[in-house]
Amino acid sequence: MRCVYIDWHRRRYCVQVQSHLVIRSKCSVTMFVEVLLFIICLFIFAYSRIKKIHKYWLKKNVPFIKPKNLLLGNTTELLLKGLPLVKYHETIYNELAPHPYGGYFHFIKPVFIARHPDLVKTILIKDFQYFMNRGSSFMDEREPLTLNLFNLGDEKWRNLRTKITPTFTSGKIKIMFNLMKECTEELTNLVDETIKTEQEIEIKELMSRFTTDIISSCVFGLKSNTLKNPDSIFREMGKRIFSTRTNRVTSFLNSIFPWLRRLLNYKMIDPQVNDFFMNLVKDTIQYRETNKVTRNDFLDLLIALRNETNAQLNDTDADKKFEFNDGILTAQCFVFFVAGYETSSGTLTFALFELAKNQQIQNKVRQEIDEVLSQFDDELNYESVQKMIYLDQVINETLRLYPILPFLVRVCSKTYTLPDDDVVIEKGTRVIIPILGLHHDPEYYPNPLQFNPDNFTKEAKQSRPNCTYLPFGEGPRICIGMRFGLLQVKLGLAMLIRNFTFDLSPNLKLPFGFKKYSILTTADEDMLLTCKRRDFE
Ligand code: HEM
Repeated sequence: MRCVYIDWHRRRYCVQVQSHLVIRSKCSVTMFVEVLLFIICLFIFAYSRIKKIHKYWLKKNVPFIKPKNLLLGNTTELLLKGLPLVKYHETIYNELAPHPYGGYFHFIKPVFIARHPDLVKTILIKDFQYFMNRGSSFMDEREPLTLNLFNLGDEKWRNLRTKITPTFTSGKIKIMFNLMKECTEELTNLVDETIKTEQEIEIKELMSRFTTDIISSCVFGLKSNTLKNPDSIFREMGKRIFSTRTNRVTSFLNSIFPWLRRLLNYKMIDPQVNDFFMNLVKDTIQYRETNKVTRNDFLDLLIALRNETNAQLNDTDADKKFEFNDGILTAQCFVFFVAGYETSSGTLTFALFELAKNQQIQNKVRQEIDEVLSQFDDELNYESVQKMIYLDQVINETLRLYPILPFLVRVCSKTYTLPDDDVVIEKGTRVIIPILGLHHDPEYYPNPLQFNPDNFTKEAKQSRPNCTYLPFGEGPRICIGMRFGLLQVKLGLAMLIRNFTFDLSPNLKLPFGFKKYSILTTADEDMLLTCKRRDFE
């Protein structure tokens, strides 16, 4: 009986298990079908959404480049065919000719691009209030260093820009001239030393070390000694900031999924870079305040500005919206360092390359430098550098051929109707000003790929429309460090061309390309030049 019961119990149990399994397997099939259907629906929904987005410019009657890939939009050349980022907008500019403006798709985002110089002028200057911001996705409230002049927008930017502008007057920059000159003399000594033993010089790295020294001295009042020591901590930080791997990941995440970057807590700034600059500025301020040290550099000017602004805040409460605390101060020092050294070293590198390639032009610049210096007792000072007009033309032409920032970004902050047109640019649309496209357009520069400083004689400049030369941007958001940057480039070139002659090294690989994912125009090859001391006898 017991056995029967057990058997019966077992059978019942087996039947139960079997039927449970059947039910379960039926369940999982149904679930699988449901999930599959759900995924298919999701795909169909996403596909039709993206297809609808692809009609965005068509509906607005804006000429546009058809997206070549459903998800990548017009970025296929960039991501799949090796087009360097700096050339991306130039390609779009050329494809959209002869239209004054057009549209394209950055992944699945519709982007507006202004081609005609009149429209560029309207966006950057005349109707600036609609296009005040860069819409910088590089800004993150949790990272104080990102709250800098380049990234900030709206009233915060306006307030800060008004406060900081007096820091960059010619008078203040003139005071920093001697700090710059010290570094330039060290550069000359280093080149002298190097050519005793080396056949050629890699000019890109050398120029980065030179401008790192200048910027560290003029911003933080510190000798970074990067010319003497290529592994200095400032150079290491500079390299980390522009590390293309970090930039690639953050730029990619930011350009399509800024929320994902935040969610993953992916930092905009390398934590080591962050800690280095935060501590550096904190300690330097403390040292200066304790020891009553002044140095007439940017840090001094920013400390004075902080004290003045905060005193006003206490006295009148009128400026409550804007508190200039140490975090804000450090963020500005940081952006001066970032924006100041790689831009100028790039300009110096391309200028030296073109001068080495074009010996006639090099001789002409040298002749001018000699003539001007003979009027100033052979002294390279602030006044003598200002008199070097042809050198100016050489630098302008370098920045035309190789604008270090090859495009500008603005974001439309209020719905805007194009002048003399019924095209509406919606709030939030990203607007591109393709600097490289304009600089290489034969309509404005005949033989655009040829290095020709005569493109910048007074007459040549007057013959071109406004906004066809934009290496520093234009309008209220124009580069605040333009005078400073130009001065350090001019001083460095004057000193080098005066004392040395430059030639292309036989080991230089030509033609060179540009670093693939860099947002700054940077050659992807070593810039090898041969260099000889000039004989003054
Ligand atoms: C050859 C050297 C330089 C070049 C080619 C250059 C280029 C530029 C460009 C194209 C912009 C964007 C302008 C716009 O959107 O309209 C910019 C902005 C800026 N630059 Fe420079 N720059 C140079 C040197 C410097 C230096 C030396 C500093 C600081 C010491 C500096 C600080 C800045 C800052 C803070 C901004 C943001 C301005 C704002 O949004 O209000 N730059 N620069």
